Amino acid sequence: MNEQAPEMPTDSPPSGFLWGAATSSYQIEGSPLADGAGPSIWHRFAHTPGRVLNGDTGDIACDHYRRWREDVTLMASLGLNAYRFSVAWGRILPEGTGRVNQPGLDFYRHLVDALLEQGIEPMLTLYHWDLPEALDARGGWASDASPGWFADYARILYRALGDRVRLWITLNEPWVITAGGYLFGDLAPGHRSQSETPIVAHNLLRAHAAALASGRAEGIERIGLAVNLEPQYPASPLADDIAATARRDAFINRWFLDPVFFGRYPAEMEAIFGTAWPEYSASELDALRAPPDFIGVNYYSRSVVRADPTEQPVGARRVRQDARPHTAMDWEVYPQGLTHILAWIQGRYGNPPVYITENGAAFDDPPPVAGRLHDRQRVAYLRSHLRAASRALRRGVDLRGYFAWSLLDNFEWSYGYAKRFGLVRVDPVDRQRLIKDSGRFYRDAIRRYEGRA
Ligand SMILES: CO[C@H](O)c1c[n+]2c([nH]1)[C@H](O)[C@@H](O)[C@H](O)[C@H]2CO
Repeated sequence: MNEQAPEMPTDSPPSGFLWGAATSSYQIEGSPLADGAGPSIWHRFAHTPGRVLNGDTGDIACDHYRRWREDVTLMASLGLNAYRFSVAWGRILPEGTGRVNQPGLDFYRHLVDALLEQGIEPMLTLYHWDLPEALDARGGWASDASPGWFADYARILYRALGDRVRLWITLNEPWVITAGGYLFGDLAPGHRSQSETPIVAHNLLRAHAAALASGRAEGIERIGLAVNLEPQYPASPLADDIAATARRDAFINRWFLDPVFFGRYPAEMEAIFGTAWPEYSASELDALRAPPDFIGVNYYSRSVVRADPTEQPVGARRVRQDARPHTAMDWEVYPQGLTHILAWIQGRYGNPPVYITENGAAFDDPPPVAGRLHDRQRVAYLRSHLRAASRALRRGVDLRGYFAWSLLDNFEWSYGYAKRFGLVRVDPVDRQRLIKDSGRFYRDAIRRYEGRA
């Protein structure tokens, strides 16, 4: 079979379907302190010895802050009609609040205008993990004031770009912000506190609600929330494994979506956090009800779950499926899980509009040969997951778009540059871009799906 043939189901997507790629500010921009920008918690975290593999930092990353025109041209050459990126809060508000840094606003305005000139729809994520260091010094997301800081920051961007950006996302993955940054400590700011964790989660939900409200006041109509979703499957029919699976499903998949849609936390949360779980009044819970205009689904893999009291706080652990393919992140390749999780959203939350805002895979790519990079595993991953998305469409899921993670090989958080997700290779020395076979495949798939092939 020809590796390059998109070989897709031919059912065409709904009209206006978005075909994009996604990135985030700290992972691609570089120049973290340029033109008056203030440092983020990731600037500090990456410069803290031992926090990031090989001591990698985002000081240069993909040098997108200086190469953004070239990258927009690259997106157009791939046939993208959308691009998801995030804004670095510290470029807009160097101290997190107060003084606005105009060169920071100008950078994003120029990027958005260049995208629109190429017919590429911008999808702007307000927060993708790079909190201004100045706000972390004031308590960060554990501070009761954090929702207000976030709403004020969002309002500045709504006013500056609301006339040209139509798709907004408040937070990228509140679960990862909370669990990575405050419970397990592998992400900035690197806390490991079971008591702080529910407080941070609650403030993130309040922040999402506050940014949604400030967007409504500015006439912004399409504001979403991007969540990492991972379908959970019991390892056996044993009652303990079934119960452990339900707890892990609540912990990963329902912790944030239930409050924004239903104004309540999953019942399992109190059992998971025990005495660390705060008491909330009915009005505090109802204040979390802030249904987004769309859900951004970040899907990578599934979990098969076994009860394990030694794995706290959930008392459950993932059972590796050795017989199945895995990515370089050791995540099982399981495209069926994408269809399942999209159908789950459809049934649980009333079939809201959905974008797949991240889907992709890290593999140890072969070196380029004669100007080509044959990343066959990533081509296979994309093909199988586009098919899975197509099956969800056939089930009536209101799927509006697909964003591959990621446009470029980039800074993969605590893994630094050791894990590469890009459709486009970024040379580690000179940052030259090279479209991989997966980028060519995606381009051809877009043409095929859109009936232009
Ligand atoms: C468990 O995977 C999460 O859903 C997830 C995976 N990923 C993410 N979230 C983040 O949104 C990106 O910044 C990462 O670069 C990307 C790849 O690791």
